Amino acid sequence: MAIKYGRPIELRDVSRRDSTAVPHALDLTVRPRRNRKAEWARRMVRENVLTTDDLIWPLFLIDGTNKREQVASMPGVDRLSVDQAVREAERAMKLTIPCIALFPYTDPSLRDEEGSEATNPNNLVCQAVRAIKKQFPEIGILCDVALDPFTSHGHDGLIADGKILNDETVAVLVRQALVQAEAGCDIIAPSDMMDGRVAAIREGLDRAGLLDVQIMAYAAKYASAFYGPFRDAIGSAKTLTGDKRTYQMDSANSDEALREVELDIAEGADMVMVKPGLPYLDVVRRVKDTFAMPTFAYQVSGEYAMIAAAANNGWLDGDRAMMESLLAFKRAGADGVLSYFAPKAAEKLRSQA
Ligand SMILES: NCC(=O)CCC(=O)O
Ligand SMILES: [Mg+2]
Repeated sequence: MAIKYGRPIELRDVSRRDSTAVPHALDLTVRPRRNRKAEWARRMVRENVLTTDDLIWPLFLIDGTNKREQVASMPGVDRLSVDQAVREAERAMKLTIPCIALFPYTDPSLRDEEGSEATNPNNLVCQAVRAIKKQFPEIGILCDVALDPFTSHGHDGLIADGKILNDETVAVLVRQALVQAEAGCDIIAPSDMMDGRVAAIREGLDRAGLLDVQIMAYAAKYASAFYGPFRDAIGSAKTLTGDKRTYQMDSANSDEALREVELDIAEGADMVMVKPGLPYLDVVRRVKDTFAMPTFAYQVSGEYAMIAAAANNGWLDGDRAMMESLLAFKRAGADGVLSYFAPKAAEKLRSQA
């Protein structure tokens, strides 16, 4: 008997019984609502779950001590001085969030054309990594590799004659990755979308004996309007000249995402990422089905801001929208999500447990 969606299709149209016991009952063999009749029944057939293990929490850093500065376009998200970041790392640990990600707001006086501060072994990110690892060695730390927080023009790479240079940029990114890894970073996450950077960074790490440092490649990163609030947070919104379409992907493409991911895996990526998140869940699913690699999605600042702003206006239930959006990543096949909702979602998950 041919089976489709769990039922013999030959029986689909067979009239089967008189349901005289219930007046007006439709003659239905299959009633999908039975499995939804109560919370215990829904739990029993639930296909995907979100846990705190699925969350990576991005934190913004700023120079100073005992400082927290609100990011205006990301209600509920602050820039943190290193001591405050250490406290949030402790909070992450208590919430059993496995990993945090660090992004610096670089003082404008330290930004230049080449993004030299990126390779300073004592820059804000490296300071934070050392301080957090000293107190909480068990929490995972991910560091972004790209030049945009450090360049005066806001681009992820070096520029000559208005063009983003690929190979010259890769050489700088390797040095950036090395200072972060030497500081104690566990996962190097290149987000720049230069060609060949994963191979170069892997080689650099291996030569330095940093064999256990993982690479999570922002493999399919799209040129997206949803990064706006992030650029406010790291202070590159005003300085960015032009757009990033010569290196980040065209949002019309998904076959190309598979080619990008395949290259990064071949070059040594331990984990791959799709970014942004919700508008690209189809890409997450294709990547997971094609490569069966640890696959992550970045629910980016604009996605966060949309939900937070609507919730603050009373236009939707913020907590439910947050949990539904995070679960969507699991349903699409993601192994985890970088999300500014991480601490709030973890608190909610733990209060339900
Ligand atoms: N490389 C990290 C990002 O660009 C984050 C973007 C966002 O959250 O909008
Ligand atoms: Mg690539």
